Amino acid sequence: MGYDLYVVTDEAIGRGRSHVELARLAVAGGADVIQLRDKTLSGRALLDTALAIREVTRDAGALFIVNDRLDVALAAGADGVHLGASDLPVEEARRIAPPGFVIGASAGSVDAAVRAAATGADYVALSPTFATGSKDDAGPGCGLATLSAVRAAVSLPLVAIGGITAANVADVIAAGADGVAVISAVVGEDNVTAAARNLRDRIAAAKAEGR
Ligand SMILES: Cc1ncc(COP(=O)(O)OP(=O)(O)O)c(N)n1
Ligand SMILES: Cc1nc(C(=O)O)sc1CCOP(=O)(O)O
Ligand SMILES: [Mg+2]
Repeated sequence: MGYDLYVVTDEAIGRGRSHVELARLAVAGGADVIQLRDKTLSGRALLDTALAIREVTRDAGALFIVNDRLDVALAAGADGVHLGASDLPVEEARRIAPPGFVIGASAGSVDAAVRAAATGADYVALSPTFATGSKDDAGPGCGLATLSAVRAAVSLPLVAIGGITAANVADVIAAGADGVAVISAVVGEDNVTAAARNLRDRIAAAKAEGR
């Protein structure tokens, strides 16, 4: 299971399309991972959306991750959850989750990435890699040098998130990322499927170049 192209759904950026529609369009363009991220929905509404996305990702052979909400992820039969500094600690989620459940962790530094790995994360996301307008409290970008330093320090799958575009994705892969997580570059585009396919092709080309 790869993390090459990790698409985070966002209805505020998705040009009027629903989370489920965005997920369907993104997996049609080759997205390997879909994350449902919505801070506005009730638990019940988030579960209903997650159950629908679960069907889309299962049919497409993509991984399904729920942001923040371990309870909703487990109830929906999602493949995993993504946790940041203000969410459940990774080790607590690991204690509750079934074997094989994917727990992703945000990390804004090498130390945070090492801690995430030590406490049982399955992947680490360098957050944010570049400045982004898609998350209000994201802070300044960590940059490619930090990405390479995290790569050298952590053997887990490493995802870069924040300000990733078709223009910079090759540099992000060359700096050591195994994959990229995006909102605007795919979900914010008129043609989601074409944007996903273009990013995925650029990731594959950058990886081939690095071999
Ligand atoms: C793949 C991925 N990386 C980072 C984040 C950010 O998570 P977090 O720091 O918990 O912030 P919120 O997204 O919950 O606002 C993410 N969601 N996904
Ligand atoms: C969901 C999220 N988390 C981030 C973090 O830094 O933790 S940045 C981000 C949004 C990324 O959106 P875009 O691809 O449009 O920059
Ligand atoms: Mg969170």
